[in-house]
Amino acid sequence: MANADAAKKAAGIRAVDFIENGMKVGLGTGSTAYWAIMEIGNRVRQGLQISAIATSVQSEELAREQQIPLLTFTAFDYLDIDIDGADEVDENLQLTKGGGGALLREKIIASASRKLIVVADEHKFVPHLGAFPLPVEVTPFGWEYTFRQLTAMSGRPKLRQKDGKTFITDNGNYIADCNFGIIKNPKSLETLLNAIPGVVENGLFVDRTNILVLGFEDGTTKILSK
Ligand SMILES: O=C(CO)[C@H](O)[C@H](O)COP(=O)(O)O
Repeated sequence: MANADAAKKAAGIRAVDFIENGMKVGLGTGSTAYWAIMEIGNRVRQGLQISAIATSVQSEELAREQQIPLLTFTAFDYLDIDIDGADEVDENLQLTKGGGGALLREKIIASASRKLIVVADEHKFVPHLGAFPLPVEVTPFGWEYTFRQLTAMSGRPKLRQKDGKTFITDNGNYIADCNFGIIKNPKSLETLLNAIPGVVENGLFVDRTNILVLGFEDGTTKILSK
C-alpha cells in the first residue's frame, strides 16, 4: 500500500471510534471516507446498530455492499455525525471539498449533522486554502453566463472533464474548478459564490468541522478539534 493510502486508511478507521450505537450517520465520499465506510461495515457486521445516509451514489453503493442500513431524508430531522474527507484543511478547520464532485450532497449532509468529523491524510493540512482548485457546482442551463460571473470574480473557472467528456455530478450539474489564489476569507467567498444565479453550491465548508482526524504515512493519527 502506498504511504498516502496508509495515512488515509488510518484516518478513516480512527474516525469510526466516534460513532456510538443508535447513531444516524452521514457517509462521506472519496478515498479516505472509503476506509471509514469499510470500517463501519465491519462494525455493523459485528453488531454495531446504526443507520446511515450517503453523500454520493458511489458511497451509497459501497454502503449497500457493506450491509450498512440506509436512511432517507423522510426518516430523520438530523444526523448525529457525518464522516467525510477534504481536499484541503486549514488550521481553523475550514475546508475545500468537492475534488470527487460530491460537494452539494456533502454540504447538505454536513449541514444536517450535529457533528462533522473530517478525515484527511497529512498532506491535506495547509496554512491557507487555495492551492487546490475550488469546485463550484453550476447548472448546465446558462453555464457559460455563470462562468463569465466566476471569471469576473477572478476565479479562472475550468469546466471539469472526465474521460474526455464534461463531468456530470450526481445531481445532473457541471463543475467549475476555480482558482482564486490564496483564499484569505473563505466565509465571504463561500457566500459571494452562492449568490451567483446558476451556482448551486461551492466546495468551501466554513465553520462546519468539529473534529479533524489527520492520518500520517506511518499509520498514526492525530485529532484536532474546535
Ligand atoms: O470532497 C470530496 C468528494 O467530493 C472528497 O471528500 C475529497 O475530494 C477528498 O477525497 P480523498 O479522500 O479521495 O482525497
